[in-house]
Amino acid sequence: MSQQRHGVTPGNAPGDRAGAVSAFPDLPEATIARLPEYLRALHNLGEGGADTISSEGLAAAAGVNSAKLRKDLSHLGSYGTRGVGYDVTLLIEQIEYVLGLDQRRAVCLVGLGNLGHALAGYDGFASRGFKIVALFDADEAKVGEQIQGLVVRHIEELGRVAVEENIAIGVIATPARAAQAVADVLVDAGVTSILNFAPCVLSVPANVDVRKVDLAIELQILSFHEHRKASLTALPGGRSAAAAGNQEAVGS
Ligand SMILES: NC(=O)c1ccc[n+]([C@@H]2O[C@H](COP(=O)([O-])OP(=O)(O)OC[C@H]3O[C@@H](n4cnc5c(N)ncnc54)[C@H](O)[C@@H]3O)[C@@H](O)[C@H]2O)c1
Repeated sequence: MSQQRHGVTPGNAPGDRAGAVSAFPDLPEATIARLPEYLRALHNLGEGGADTISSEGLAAAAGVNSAKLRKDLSHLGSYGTRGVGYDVTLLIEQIEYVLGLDQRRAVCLVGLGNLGHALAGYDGFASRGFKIVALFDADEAKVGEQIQGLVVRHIEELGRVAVEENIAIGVIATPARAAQAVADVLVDAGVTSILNFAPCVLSVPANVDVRKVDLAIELQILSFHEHRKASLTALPGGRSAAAAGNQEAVGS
């Protein structure tokens, strides 16, 4: 019988061993991207009263296939127990540890326009390990405005406040033309992770991680799939399979 093994936990991370240089397994990017999905599913399962969960059950709850899930979790050294599955609490702890969510990370938001207001007003980040601690804008008319208990400050204060508040992650929600300058200020203030909503590529030093969110790109990818599905059902001559079926029915 295979035993549940948790290879990377706060107590036994490889980095805790003498001589080890890194506390982290070398995880594929795609695995890292799925870990938050597993975590969300595990929290829901835990809140529903589940103590253990099979790989199939967790895969279904996370919307991935179970072979992929087992492979992902094996990268963390977690194999579950045959016939029992994964211990929900342990797996939550392990994923949170690997994602660094056992430490709450301070986030600042730059650009309090339409998008920035929506992000600043969303209260769901805190329960997932992030606290927005400061808001910045360049528009004097917005400086001083209160959103969810935070006062919008002038962008010129960012450097000082980022250091004071120990800001780890900066979110950019300014127009694209301002984003690079904002990124430069964040980097100068020691911020090494940036989430960029502006539709542009940022130039940053190698030690800074940038993630980009672009809903238009997601829609364009869905548009490709719509296009592909339509072309799969299309027949030579430009007729769709459905239309051809109708014509045949009429002719028969
Ligand atoms: N990723 C996505 O899916 C997505 C969706 C919507 C919008 N966006 C992008 O997000 C950004 C914001 O969109 P929006 O609709 O909220 O725009 P907006 O014009 O309503 O707001 C932009 C805000 O940035 C501020 N700003 C401008 N220059 C600044 C600077 N140098 N420093 C600090 N603040 C500055 C402005 O004063 C304004 O408050 C845009 O780049 C837009 O293209 C992305």
